[in-house]
Amino acid sequence: HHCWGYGEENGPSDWYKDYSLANGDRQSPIDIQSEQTVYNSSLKPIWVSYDACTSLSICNNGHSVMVEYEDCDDKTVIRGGPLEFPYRLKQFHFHWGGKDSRGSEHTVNGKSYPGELHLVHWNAAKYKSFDEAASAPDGLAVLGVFLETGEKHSVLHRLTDALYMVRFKETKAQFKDFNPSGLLPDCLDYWTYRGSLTTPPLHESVTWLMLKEPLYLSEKQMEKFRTLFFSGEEEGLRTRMMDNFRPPQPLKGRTVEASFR
Ligand SMILES: Oc1ccc(S)c(O)c1
Ligand SMILES: [Zn+2]
Repeated sequence: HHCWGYGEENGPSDWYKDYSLANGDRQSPIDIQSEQTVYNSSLKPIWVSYDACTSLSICNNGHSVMVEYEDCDDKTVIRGGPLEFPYRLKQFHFHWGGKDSRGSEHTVNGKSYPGELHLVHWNAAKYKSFDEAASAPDGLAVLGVFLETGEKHSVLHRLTDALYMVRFKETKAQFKDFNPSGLLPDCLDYWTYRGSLTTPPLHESVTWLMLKEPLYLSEKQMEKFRTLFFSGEEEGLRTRMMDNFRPPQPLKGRTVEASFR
């Protein structure tokens, strides 16, 4: 049994063999065709309350680099938008390319960005655990932010400077007091649609909130993501962690709503 990944033999086009949801009706990511989105004036602004957040650790799980949060109470939540409940921050992670012309999962009018940040939240008002929420249709809310190269990002710099500690699969390091609201752009205009995890098991449990404005980071910061490895330190063949993105999936009649004109 070989594990899923992003390689020739175990990549996104093979996932359906082990994960039947791969061909489901609400899969992610998608191409956001801005002219086809529907402006919904009753969508509320996104309300991010991360000030009392407790980050725990940064880890390389063999698919991405992830920062995990203490999620035992509602001190770090996202509210508003299309959401009926507050959703609790569990972790954030990234997807990126081997070069700047690719790397994001969502695309906008066919344009890929160099990468994409996913802030993953779960509906603790309705479900007892993240795992239970992760397979429920209204269980998760993921705030997605495109990465675009430009000026160095000073808040992100603390993270990119820590990547050397988690170069290999299954490595973890302490990463305290990191408030991810510092990663968000000034403008919180967003597109929203009902979708899924973009990695196996591809649960169709995600209300997606994709910000229109990207996070800008320097080319050197981008390059630091590409120094990570998919493989463990003991493994002979060291494969660099890059192109860990799933391509856009069929919309299957879904409507993408916009919070802005
Ligand atoms: O819990 C999650 C894992 C992976 C991905 S891509 C998500 O969006 C949520
Ligand atoms: Zn993701």
